[in-house]
Amino acid sequence: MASQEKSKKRSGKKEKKKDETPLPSVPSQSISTLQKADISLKQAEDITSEEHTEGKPEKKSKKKDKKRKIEHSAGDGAEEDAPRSKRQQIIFEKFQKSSKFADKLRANKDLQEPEEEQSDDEKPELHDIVPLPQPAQVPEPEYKPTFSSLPSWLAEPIIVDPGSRKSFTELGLSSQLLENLKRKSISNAFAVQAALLPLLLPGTEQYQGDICVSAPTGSGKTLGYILPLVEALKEGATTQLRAIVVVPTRELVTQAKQELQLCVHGTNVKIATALGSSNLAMEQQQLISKNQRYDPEEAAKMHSIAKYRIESGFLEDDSLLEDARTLLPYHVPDLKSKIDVLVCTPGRLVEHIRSTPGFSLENLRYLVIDEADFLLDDSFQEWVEVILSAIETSKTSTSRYKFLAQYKMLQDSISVQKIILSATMTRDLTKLSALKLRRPTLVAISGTNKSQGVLESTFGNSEDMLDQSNAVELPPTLKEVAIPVGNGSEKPLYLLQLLETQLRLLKPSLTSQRKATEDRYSSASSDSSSSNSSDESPGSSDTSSEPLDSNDPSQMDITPQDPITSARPTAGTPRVLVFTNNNEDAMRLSHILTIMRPQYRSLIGTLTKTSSKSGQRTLSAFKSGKIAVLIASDRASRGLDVPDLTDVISYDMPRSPTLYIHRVGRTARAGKSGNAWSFFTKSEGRWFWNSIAKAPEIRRSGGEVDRLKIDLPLGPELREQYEAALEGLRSAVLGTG
Ligand SMILES: Nc1ncnc2c1ncn2[C@@H]1O[C@H](COP(=O)(O)OP(=O)(O)OP(=O)(O)O)[C@@H](O)[C@H]1O
Repeated sequence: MASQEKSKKRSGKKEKKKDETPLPSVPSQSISTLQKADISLKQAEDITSEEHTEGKPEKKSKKKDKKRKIEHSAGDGAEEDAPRSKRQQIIFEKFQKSSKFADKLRANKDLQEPEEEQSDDEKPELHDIVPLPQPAQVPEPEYKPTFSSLPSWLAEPIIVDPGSRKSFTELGLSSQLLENLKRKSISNAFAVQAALLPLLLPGTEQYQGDICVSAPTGSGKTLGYILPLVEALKEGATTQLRAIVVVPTRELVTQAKQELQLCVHGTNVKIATALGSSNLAMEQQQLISKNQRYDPEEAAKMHSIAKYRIESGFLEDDSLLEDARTLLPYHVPDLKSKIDVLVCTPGRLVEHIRSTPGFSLENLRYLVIDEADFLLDDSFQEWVEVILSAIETSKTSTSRYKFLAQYKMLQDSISVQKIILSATMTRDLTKLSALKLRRPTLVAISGTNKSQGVLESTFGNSEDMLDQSNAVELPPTLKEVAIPVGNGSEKPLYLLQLLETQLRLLKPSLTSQRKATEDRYSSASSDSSSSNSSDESPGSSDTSSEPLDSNDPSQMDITPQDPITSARPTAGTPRVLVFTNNNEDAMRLSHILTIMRPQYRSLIGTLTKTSSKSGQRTLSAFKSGKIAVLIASDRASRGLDVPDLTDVISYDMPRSPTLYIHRVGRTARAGKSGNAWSFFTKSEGRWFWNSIAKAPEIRRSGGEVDRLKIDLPLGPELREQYEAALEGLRSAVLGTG
């Protein structure tokens, strides 16, 4: 009762304030204070370490990162000296000071000129919970070829129509694999699989060289390489490491392993994973078996090396000394691979190459590199050199190689076939050359005739062609919508409106409502993508959403008895992936949403550090549909396959077109339909429309990008809730709530 009165009092006070200041904003200084304090929520360790952004960050943003890091470390130092309460008091005082300052600014602004006509440059930026000033959008680094024409394998790719389908039986898959696929209700091959199987399976069409694959997100590239691999390896009489699959992240390792497990069922093919977060020694035991073999000659060699090392003090290779000490007389270690296929991240692969006894690449036949453009990025490229030279050393030191070389009988069978895949496949020969491709060919899944012409064209003829040689396709079942969000200070409110009015989160009969939604915004599409302006003029003819009263319980599917925790995803609940630009923003957004809508607590998950147990739990809860909304950084933008993901929301503008393509590619997969919603602020609009929505190098067969104006409810309730949520976040940060 007392607290109710208190809150009434508070809201009365706010009401009065509201007359003077229509938007309850927290000034940027307050936000930075909140940010600093937010770190004390013990999420600081997650903030930057796990990020993998692809657009080259601007110098400016690097500086900001550096500054932020310095701020963090300064905070850490202070933590040891000052008592917590004193520190919080200081932060709170700063917050109050900056609030007053912002009120002053707002009052001045109101007197001066109307908001819409004010230029962005002149405006004081009042960033409510838009926490960090986002770095300016970076254009994709311009690709400058160092050669005059495309090599023929890039100029004349094998173009495959994305609509083409073939039955796996027709493609010659064995009955065991057909059976395995059936368990996942898969019987027909997607275009990329129909193209790759004949090229990789033993037979007359088998390609004797390396294969690069450029195919849209969700087009089935994973099975495209896994099926022929398993088919080829299942015939092996002994277990030997014969295939390595390299992917960029732990989640993708797990995902590829799951697909592999499905396919190897009933065969002798053994698989294992290697990823940075696992214990190296345990992994080594899973990869290599250690026995001992009677071999007096080799044993004598081993003991003399051990003796020399002890005498000279060179004790680096502990395993050799250990073996010399522990093995039976005249015995040497007998190390054998326990697996046929290894799925790994590049860093851990390098570790095994360097430090796992018996990790031999001598029998390797396939090297698969998925998300290749990312893995070949300059900052990651070193691992390629390590693995390629390890392969060469392993192969050339075998007696078989020496014998064949002696009689000049070296054949392709002895070399490793590389399979390089991406939805945004690089045509940058400088990057590709690091892979030392052997008689490469390019398979491109492309629905537009234009692409054939482009790919067949030579470099240097026209700038347009040059740009388009890097063209990528979006899934044809993808619907894209761009939503202006003013200066971005009320983005959480836009997100709530989008979730509740457009996506109908918590509404039971989703299908009919979504159809109504589609009808609603498709009627706006006539003028939609023609809108190229970067601002949102009041006279715009965009279709506005009809705001539901989000406070009306009749419009939500919440059990009245327990409104806080009872909201659960049902069969019709949309599954939504929301992208922010970093972990910190994801955490903060998640806090705000759940403070404003406590009933969403059981529906929303936040993915910051996927290496942690809780991160993995969150991801699998999202995959299995236990939570409906996942807020994540771009860590989740590549390769992640979430069945029935209906909507992707770019809450923060992606930092590059490549990131956009991978983000939106989390939906509309495997021929299913999906929606990609992108928020753009006034300052981001021009970049978005020019570099993404209308970029000629992004090919869309699913239609142009629509523009949708969302109206926030006019009543004060939502904004009051927002203000209360900011207050709640502040209390949580300061530990006073
Ligand atoms: N032939 C098929 N029939 C039905 N579903 C399939 C088939 N092949 C693959 N899939 C499913 O399609 C989805 C997307 O496949 P996959 O993850 O391989 O896409 P991708 O091309 O690797 O995408 P990305 O570039 O985003 O990584 C998966 O859920 C997969 O199980």
